[in-house]
Amino acid sequence: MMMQACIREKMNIPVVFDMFYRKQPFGGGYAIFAGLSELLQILSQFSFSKDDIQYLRQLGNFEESFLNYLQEYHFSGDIWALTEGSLCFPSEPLIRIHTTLAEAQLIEGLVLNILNFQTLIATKTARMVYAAEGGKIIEFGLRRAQGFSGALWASRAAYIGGAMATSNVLAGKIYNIPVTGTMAHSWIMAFPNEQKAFQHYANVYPHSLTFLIDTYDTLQSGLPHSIQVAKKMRKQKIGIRLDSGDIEYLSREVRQQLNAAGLHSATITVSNELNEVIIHQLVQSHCPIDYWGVGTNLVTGGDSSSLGGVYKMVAKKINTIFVPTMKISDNPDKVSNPGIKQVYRFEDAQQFLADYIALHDESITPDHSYTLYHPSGDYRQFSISKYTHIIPLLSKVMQRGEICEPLPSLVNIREYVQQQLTKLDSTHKRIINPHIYKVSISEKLRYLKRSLLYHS
Ligand SMILES: Nc1ncnc2c1ncn2[C@@H]1O[C@H](COP(=O)(O)OP(=O)(O)OP(=O)(O)O)[C@@H](O)[C@H]1O
Ligand SMILES: O=P(O)(O)OC[C@H]1O[C@H](OP(=O)(O)OP(=O)(O)O)[C@H](O)[C@@H]1O
Ligand SMILES: O=C(O)c1cccnc1
Repeated sequence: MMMQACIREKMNIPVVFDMFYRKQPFGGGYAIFAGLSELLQILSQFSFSKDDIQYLRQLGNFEESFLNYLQEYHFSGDIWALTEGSLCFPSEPLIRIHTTLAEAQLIEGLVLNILNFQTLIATKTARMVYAAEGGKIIEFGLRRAQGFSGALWASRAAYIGGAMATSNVLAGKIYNIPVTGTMAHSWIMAFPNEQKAFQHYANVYPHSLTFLIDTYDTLQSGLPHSIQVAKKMRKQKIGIRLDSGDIEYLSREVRQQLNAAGLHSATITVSNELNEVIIHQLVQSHCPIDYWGVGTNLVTGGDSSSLGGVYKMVAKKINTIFVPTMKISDNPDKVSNPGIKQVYRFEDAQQFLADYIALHDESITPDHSYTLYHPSGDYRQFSISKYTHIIPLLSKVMQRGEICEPLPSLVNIREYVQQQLTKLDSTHKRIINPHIYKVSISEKLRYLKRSLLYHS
């Protein structure tokens, strides 16, 4: 509807839109930007089929001239974005879209749908990976995910965030993610007894033997049966999965009994409504757990079920120049940052120091100290002089609807996330109540924001 109105009323002017979010999910200290490659692929092929046009026609709201226009339509905007897998923070433009008003409005839902969800899930996973301190996270979410594409995108984002594998085989096929799985309760229940079920499983998968041990009695039945079958098969490297009961108590008991049986290289996997706080607590208590199978809380976001990223117009072209625009709200937190902007990251050799949002035509060079102002425009400010690099974070990824550079592989994005995280101070990575990483604005942006606020 908006698109037709823009075109008919000659309002299809050049504009610039930013996508950003206001609040860190999960009460955390950072987010992982994810979903970009998928968005770019979809936009580069965005068009309307004959069938689509026919559907729109029968809605009765669209004129033939507009439907003819759609028939020829291809996305033709320019996009600037963070590298997929970047650490990101509230208020920062994650992507900046230069296009026409009609096109910017057409893609709003798509941009937010993809980037909000994948960023949320990549972030949730990174938190779990951090809490696991070297233990491995396996994504077990298909059965609990929000719909079919929600499950696929969650698997992709979880892999980017650091999960080692997924149990969703279709996601493995589509995205080339390692797939893995253990044993179902129904397999065990289908046999006359647990021992037989374990033995038959071992016949089929002698090299990938993870026994699910809680179907009848974890310590009295499941564990001794696993040990018996392992010994009979002369297997040292088995796995045990705990799916109920007190994980702290049971993991210690299981480890001790496996060791006593000489199965020192056996691994322990746990599952059952895990989240990063539970993982953190169990790891801090030194529970001997190697793998964490996580479903619901990983693929849905659990306590924060949406990122809340928004998409706002920041500039419009009047005659020959781009004029900054700003959303002014009754709620000061909802006042947007106007103008075409770049985000810079101040770093030293070890770590990220602070982020700085400036107007795109400011000259930000690493040869003097900078005053960094709080985005809210209040008294808060500090100056920064001890840094080694200032890195511009937004780069051009799409030109006139075409992807500029070959898209990175998922493995490369995943590695980039871990590289980035090593540069974030551990105080910002704390699972609960992290130290707030500073995001600030330049003096020119602050001045522009104030002038638009006071002269509106
Ligand atoms: N996002 C921001 N942009 C610019 N200045 C800020 C921002 N947040 C805080 N400040 C200013 O930075 C200084 C330190 O702020 P504050 O004590 O809140 O941060 P901190 O992270 O707890 O401390 P520190 O910077 O010593 O680690 C204060 O002068 C404050 O006004
Ligand atoms: O993190 P989660 O959401 O718990 O996802 C993983 C869970 O999914 C499976 O359980 P299943 O659906 O078979 O239910 P049950 O084990 O509770 O019976 C599996 O046995 C884990 O317990
Ligand atoms: O393979 C498993 O053990 C598995 C997969 C999905 C969900 N729960 C468990």
